[in-house]
Parts: sequence; C-alpha cells; structure tokens
Amino acid sequence: MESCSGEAMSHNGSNIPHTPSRLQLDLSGAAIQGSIEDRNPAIVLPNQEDDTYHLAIDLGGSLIKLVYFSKQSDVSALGNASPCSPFSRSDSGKAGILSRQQARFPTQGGRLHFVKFETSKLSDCIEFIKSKGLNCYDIEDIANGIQSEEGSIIKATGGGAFKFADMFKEKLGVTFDKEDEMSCLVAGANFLLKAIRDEAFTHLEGHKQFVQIDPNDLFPYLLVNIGSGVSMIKVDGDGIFQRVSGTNVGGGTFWGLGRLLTKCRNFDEILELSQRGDNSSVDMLVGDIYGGLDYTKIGLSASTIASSFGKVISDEKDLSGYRREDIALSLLRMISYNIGQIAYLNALRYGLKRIFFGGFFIRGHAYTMDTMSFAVSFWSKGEAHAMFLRHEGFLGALGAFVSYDKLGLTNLTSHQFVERFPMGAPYAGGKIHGPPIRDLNEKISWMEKFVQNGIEITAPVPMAITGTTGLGGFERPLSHSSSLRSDSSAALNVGVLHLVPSLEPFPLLADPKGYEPNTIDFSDPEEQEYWFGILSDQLPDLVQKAVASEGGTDGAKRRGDAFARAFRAHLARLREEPAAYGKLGLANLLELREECLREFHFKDAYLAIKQRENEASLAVLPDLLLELDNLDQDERLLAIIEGVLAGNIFDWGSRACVELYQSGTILEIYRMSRSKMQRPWRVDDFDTFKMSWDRPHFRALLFVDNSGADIILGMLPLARELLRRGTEVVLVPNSFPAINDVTVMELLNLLEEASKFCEILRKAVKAGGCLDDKRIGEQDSAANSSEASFPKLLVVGNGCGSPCIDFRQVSSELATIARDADLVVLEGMGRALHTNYTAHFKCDSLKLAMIKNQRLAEKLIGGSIYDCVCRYEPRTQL
Ligand SMILES: Nc1ncnc2c1ncn2[C@@H]1O[C@H](COP(=O)(O)OP(=O)(O)O)[C@@H](O)[C@H]1O
Ligand SMILES: CC(C)(COP(=O)(O)O)[C@@H](O)C(=O)NCCC(=O)O
Ligand SMILES: [Mn+2]
Repeated sequence: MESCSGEAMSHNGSNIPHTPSRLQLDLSGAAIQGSIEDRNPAIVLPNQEDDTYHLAIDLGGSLIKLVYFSKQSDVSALGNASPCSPFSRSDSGKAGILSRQQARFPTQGGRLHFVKFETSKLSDCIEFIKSKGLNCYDIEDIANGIQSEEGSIIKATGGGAFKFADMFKEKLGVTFDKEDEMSCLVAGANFLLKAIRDEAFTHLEGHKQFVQIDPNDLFPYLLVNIGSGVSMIKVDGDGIFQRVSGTNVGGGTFWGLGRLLTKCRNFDEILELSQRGDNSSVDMLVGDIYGGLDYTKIGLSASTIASSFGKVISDEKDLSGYRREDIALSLLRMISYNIGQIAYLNALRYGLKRIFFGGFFIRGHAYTMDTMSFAVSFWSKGEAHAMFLRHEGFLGALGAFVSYDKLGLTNLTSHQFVERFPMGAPYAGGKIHGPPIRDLNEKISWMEKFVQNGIEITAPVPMAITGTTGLGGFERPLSHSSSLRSDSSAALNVGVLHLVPSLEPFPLLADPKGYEPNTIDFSDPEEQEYWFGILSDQLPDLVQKAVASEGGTDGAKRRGDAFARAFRAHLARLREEPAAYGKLGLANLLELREECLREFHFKDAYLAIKQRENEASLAVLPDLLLELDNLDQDERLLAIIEGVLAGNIFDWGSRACVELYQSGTILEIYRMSRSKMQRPWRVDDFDTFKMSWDRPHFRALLFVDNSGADIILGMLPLARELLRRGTEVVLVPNSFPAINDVTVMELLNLLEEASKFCEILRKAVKAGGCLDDKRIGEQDSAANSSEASFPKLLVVGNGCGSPCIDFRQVSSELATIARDADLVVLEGMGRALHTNYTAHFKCDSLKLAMIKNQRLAEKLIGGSIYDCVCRYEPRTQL
C-alpha cells in the first residue's frame, strides 16, 4: 500500500492565465492525491483559480464597495473539486457509500469577497472589475454556465448607481439594476446579523466583545449607518423598516473638515494623528468655564467638553497656532459624540434598546467606537447598547448582493459560513493597491517584494488602534504609540466568507445554543501568549516538513517561506488584536495554521510520517488482535481502552512528544506508553463506562485522531469490539489533513489492509459498502450474502481540516448519520480536550485522550503531562 502525491499529469509548466470562463481549467501542477493504484484517484489542481460568478456594488459618496461571489469550476469530470474544499471529492473517489451520500448533498458553495475603493479612484475600481472578469457574468446565465456576450446586469446601490451608470455601461458593458439604498442597508445588516456568527460586538473603554445574536430575537433595532452622511433606520423585520432620522454631520463632514484643517492626505492618517492629540487645547471644557472645577450638580466633570472647538474663540491664534493632532482629535470626538447622542435620542423615541452602527466612518477605530458607546450608555443611563458590525461599510453592497433572488442567499444561517483570512489584498478584501493577485506565484512574489523592501508583511487586516478613550470615553486616547496601518494589506477586519451550504450543526449536541467549542479561556492574555509562543516555536520544524512533503524543490521552498511569513503575520496580528478575526480560541489558531498551509498549496505536510507509522503499526496489528482475543471480555475492554490512550501518544503537534520520538522506534514508544497505563487515570470513568457496556449500542460514532499506532492499534480494535457486539460503527476522520491526523482517504486504505487479516473488519467493511468488493478481496459479491446482515463499518468525513472539532459546523453526511447514533467517542487532545471537554450530548459520550502538554494537564485536570483522560457521560436527559 503506497500513497503518493507526485506529479501525475503532463503540463507545460506555466500557469494558464486565469479567464472567467467556467470550463477552462488550469492543470499546471495537477497531481494525483492518494494511492497510485486507485482506479478513481483524486486529482488535485493546485493552480485552478476560482471562477467568478457575480458582483454587487455600492457606489457611495466617498467609497465604492464591491461584494463578489466566486465559485470553483465544476471539475467533477476530473474526480476532484479542490484540495481545499471541505467536500473535496477526494473523499468519494474511493468510497462508494460516500459518493452516494454526496450525490444527495450537492454542494453549491462559493466565496464572498469584500473590496473597497475610494470613489475618487473610480478608474482603479473599473480596472479591478475588468481584470477579475466581474463584468462578464449574468445571473441568468449562471445556471447554463455560459459567459455573457452582452455584458451583464449587476445589482447596484448608492447614489453612484445613478451618477456612474453610463460610465459603467461604456467602460465595462454592464447595466446597473438599481436597488434602493435603505433597503440594501437593512437587508445587508439583517443578513450579517443572522448569518455571520461573530459579526456584532460592543466596544467599551478599549474592550471588544462579540455579542451572540439570536436570529429569532433580532428585531426591532436601530441601524445607524455612518457613511458620508448618516441614516438612522428603525428595523422591525426583513424588509420592514422606516428611516426615522439622519444627520448631515457624518463621515464626510469629519473627513472634509479634517482635511481642510489638518492637511492630511488620507483618512487613516487623520485617525492616526488623532491618536496623538490632546483636545483640551482646542475644546472648551467644563473646567475652563468653572475655574477648573467640576459642575457636580448636573454631573459634569471638569474635563467634559462644554463646547467643541470653543476654546479657539478666545485665542488670538490662527490655524497654524494649533497642533494638527489636537484638531484631529477634537473633530473626531465632536462628530462621534454627536452621532452617538442623536442615535440614543432616536432609540429613546422608538423604545429601542439595541443600536447597531455601520458605515465606513467607524473604520474599526477603537476611539471612535468607544466615544459612541459612551454617548449611548451615558445618555441612556446604561439602558441602551451600542453595537458595531465587523462588515461595517459593506451593508449596502451586501444588501444589493442578497437581492439576487436566484442566489437564494437570504435563508442561510451561520453554520454554513466559514470565514478565512488569506494573505494578499484582493483575497482579503479591502483597499486594492496595484493589480489584483491572480495566482499563487503572484501571491508569493507579492510577499517577497515586501521582504526585499524591508517592510514587514502584515496580515490581511491592519492593526487597529489599541488606544482607548480612558475613563468615561472623553479623556485623551491612552495609547500614543500605536499606529493604524495603511499599507497594502486590507483595511478591514473581514476575510473571505466561504459559503458551504452542506455544513450543518451536529444534531447530538444537548445544548446547541450554549455550546462553546473551546475549553480554554482565551480571554486570559497569559494563556494567549503561551499558545502564540507554542505556535511560533513550532513553525520552523513545520515549514521544513511541509517543504519536504512537496519534494523539497525550489518551488516548495518558496511556498514554505511564504507560508511561514504569512502565518507569522497572522500571529502578530492576533497578538495585537486577538478579536481581529472574530472571537479567538485555541481551536481557531490551530485551524488557521492548517488553512494557511492549504493557502500555499501544501497538500499534506505529514504524509511521509503518517505512512511510516501506518506501515509499522499495520505490521503488528494481527498479533495485537490475537492477544486481545485471548482475553476474557472484561479484561479485553480495559486493554482496548488502554490501547486507545497509549496510541494517542503519537501526536506530531506536541513539542514534548516530538522530542520523545527521538528516543525510540514507533513500537518501542507504543510499548512504553502502554506499560505506563496505570489506573486510576487522572480522569477515570472506565468503570461506569463498562457498566453501560451491558446494553449494546445501536450506532457508535468514533471521532478518530492520529494516523499510525493511534488509529491502528488504538481505535480500530475499539471499533472491532463494538462491531463484535452488534453495534454499527461510523469512523469519523478529518475530511482533509491537519498535522498527523488520519484522513478519510488514508483510513479507507488502512481498512483495506486490515480487512486482509481481520474477518470482523472485513465483513463490516463489506456490509458498510465503504470499499468495493475487489479491494477487500471479494471477487464475487453474492458469495457471502450472510455478511449483508453483519453490522456495518462506515467511514464519514467530519467536514473539517483541523486537529479540533467545532460541532456547530460538520458535514451533512455526518449530521445525517449522527441522528440515529447512541454513542459518541471523541479521541485525542484536540477533539476531546481543547474542544468539547465540557460539551454534553444527547447520547452517551466517551472522551479519551492522553494529555501531551504540561500546562494543559495542570490547568484542566490538575495533573501532569502523559496523564490520561477517560471521561464517560451517559446521555443528557432533555
Ligand atoms: N479610505 C477612506 N477614504 C475616504 N473616506 C473614508 C476612508 N475610510 C473611511 N472613510 C470614512 O468613511 C466615510 C464613507 O463611508 P461609507 O460607509 O463608505 O459611505 P458612502 O457610501 O457615503 O461612501 C467617509 O466619509 C469617511 O469618513
Ligand atoms: C495539536 C494537538 C491538539 C494535537 O493533539 P491530538 O488531538 O492529536 O491529541 C496537540 O498536539 C497540541 O495541543 N499541541 C500543542 C501543544 C504542545 O506542543 O505541547
Ligand atoms: Mn491529532
């Protein structure tokens, strides 16, 4: 059994330029993934670009916002969709059962990208649209897969939909289908609040906190959109709203006056300037009027602004006599506070407790948000709450986008979206500098250029200003040193939204609403710092393995460098602002690393290691099974659980374990690990679990972890034991790689091998239909008809490519098959400890892991490294 990922298709070595044609494939770098002996091997097309589907545009007074959707070409003819797709058909090529299941769950996913341009740079925007071919698709043609000859009709909103209609027709051949601006703002806000998990947040005194919105309890609310001008809209439902107020003193006023008074050349510059400001030289404060005293009777402190810019009237100075910084700050406070106050008054007028602020005036700027939050909270005496939206300025464009009825986007829910933060401006959303990056080579060169120039690469989103308003929101910004980045990284806290309609919540969660995957509290800065440190330290070794896994070529080295730079930039970004990409937990960090590897087309960094461990473990499996079979039933169950815990030591994500592997062969380490299995384990519910064993389960889901001894000498014997008692077993591996975790493809190969010498596994595999008969040594499928009644062994991918599992988003296949399961086994640190340790299930659950990190051992179970956890919980009665 040999797997490979070598070059398998002839190609001319150069990248075929990307065109928006649906049917043109970039075959450069195409490679077979998996076993070369397969009849239907999966083919990976690393250089195949997304095909763009459609665009919506919001042409505002200051900024043009684009939201566009891309969808990968239908490459089913080649047997694989994408190396990065959670539903890569690589899973199905080999597994009859999966192919059938996937046919029932067609995926219609794609990606939503967010980009903005200054309206004054309209020509850049037009160039971008042209270069991406965004003007070439017509929604009507999508179903037929044809490229429009005529030029498409695109949804457009904002005043520019009228003003620039002729120019777009002339330059791009597109016709605007105009949508009402207010309707779009509301549709965009409703869509975000219902479909994006970490969208809304509060921002008080520098502290950002995400708010979970119940989609069934969203209305009514006040939407305050601060663009050039300000609109205040009372929203009572989808499409049910009223523009109740507005003000002409908005973002345009701030930027317009600010430019005049400070001579700043761009918006971020003035925000940055305000960071170093002291407004007391410009503003008239209460203390200026009251001789330095507070006006206590009406609750105003001496430092409260009595009159913005009021001090200027009593000075003899002209503009040059004031610091630009002070002016910038005074102006920002004046505008933000005023909008916050008017918003509050409108909330009061209509009895609304929730106010969501959007529009690009906010610009994710801490000080602006703090000021508005303070105003709302101060005037409402804490009754009303100011909330902000991560996609702040894209409400209108998104609203226009969801108005494409045929895309059916309005009913999507949060579990169907996965947000990714790829490197590179056009991928990340935000300001575009220079031509868009079209392929991996361009992306790598783009990153290399930064290094040559001695400029540190920044993650897709900039450092937000960490400065806070200090007490009460009206003191000076505390931080004078941090600065807002305005380089070519995107200027937004948004990534690319991957729409995966076939993701579903895991149906066996006992408390889906209260479910939080991450166990460790990441709001503790010390905890964060520890894990950032771990991931940084592991990076050189990972890069080396990743490069070797791709043959160590010069190309692989370049990709490895780019990956390392990208991942370091993400870590730096998150260190500065942990909530930049949404609520941060350890699971997100570990997944980000895997996603980043995929972004640079590393298919499976640990493949060679996994193969070596699989071979060594398969060689001793027959003896182990014989040994187990000679034990009586009680002893056997204990030996099997011990085997699972012992095998879990093979974890290439743990620094301690990797050091350990220097000290012996795989089998020596496995034996050593087994010999240390002294009970009671640190968490030991084995006896209760054994009691429940009297009643065989109907269907068990086994969330398996690592390749090698872990799966082969640990989990397969457990699966076999369950099968022996008549329980149907569903092995649930990762859909795509993460560290040394076993994947669907590998597991099917392992089952093929194990079936050769284990009859129970062979019969169950046959009954489950995971492998075709020839692969399990059955030439005549009718020969053993008795096996049809044998309990089934199935393999179903979890939909993830991470060492952890977030049960809010799993594959539809898993969700479907889980409905009748009555036992869930979670194995390994990632799945059973970092995530889900405190999760409860509607069915019996068993969490098995060896703990391979000293700090976690101390914190979580008051133990030490290499302690074991066997946590059993009978089903939660609802
Ligand atoms: N790069 C930028 N250029 C100009 N204005 C910006 C920029 N970034 C943020 N802004 C602020 O955002 C406001 C525009 O917000 P936006 O929501 O796009 O409204 P509009 O649709 O009116 O253009 C500007 O008036 C300014 O205050
Ligand atoms: C990434 C992992 C969760 C994988 O563990 P597994 O699920 O394979 O048991 C784990 O290796 C881990 O937490 N590693 C980082 C900590 C360390 O190096 O100690
Ligand atoms: Mn693992």
